[in-house]
Amino acid sequence: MSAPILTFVTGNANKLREVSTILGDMIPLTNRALDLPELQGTLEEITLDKARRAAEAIGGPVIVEDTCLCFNALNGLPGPYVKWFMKELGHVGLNNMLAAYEDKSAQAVCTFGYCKGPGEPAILFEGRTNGKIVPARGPPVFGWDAIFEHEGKTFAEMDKEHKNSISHRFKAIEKLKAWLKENHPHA
Ligand SMILES: O=P(O)(O)OP(=O)(O)OP(=O)(O)OC[C@H]1O[C@@H](n2cnc3c(O)ncnc32)[C@H](O)[C@@H]1O
Ligand SMILES: [Mg+2]
Repeated sequence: MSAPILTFVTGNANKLREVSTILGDMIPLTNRALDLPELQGTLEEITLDKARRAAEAIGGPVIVEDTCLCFNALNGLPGPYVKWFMKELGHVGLNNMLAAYEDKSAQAVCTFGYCKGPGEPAILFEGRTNGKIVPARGPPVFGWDAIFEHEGKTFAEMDKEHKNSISHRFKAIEKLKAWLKENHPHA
């Protein structure tokens, strides 16, 4: 008997592109572009809740993902709220938030949540990449890519293959893939 196809629930086209590229054709994936409501809380609480809501909305197996940008000088903020900081302050404002601090280091954190269906528990897979916050360099196509520098290049300056081989998202997907191979019959 074949298992129901896995649905990636995200309203973000750039995420979808990267996730589809990194997963390749290992797992048949479909997409629903829902912008799910998100809790306030830790990144674990937010992603667990997002996965459960997505499974309720789809009525079958889902993955969701929540991305945080954590400034070490600010004890991890803006973290899961970076979307709203980006929207209101932009690249310059995010840099200015660190003006009072020597420490410009940051972590990009990607947390995937898998949920088999409505009422089922969700499982998390996390990937982190270290970097630092710099004035924008590279095409400003995807979120905060242009201000996150890792080993001398911003994510926006890297070609896609490079970013997808070292990113927070890649590292989380490696863990998700290994788990799906064992646990999701399609993988
Ligand atoms: O529907 P969902 O999947 O929630 O998509 P979203 O765009 O709302 O995404 P998040 O809630 O995870 O918020 C993360 C923010 O960080 C941005 N972002 C996510 N991944 C990124 C990456 O790899 N590089 C740069 N910006 C990224 C994204 O555009 C959002 O502004
Ligand atoms: Mg979101």
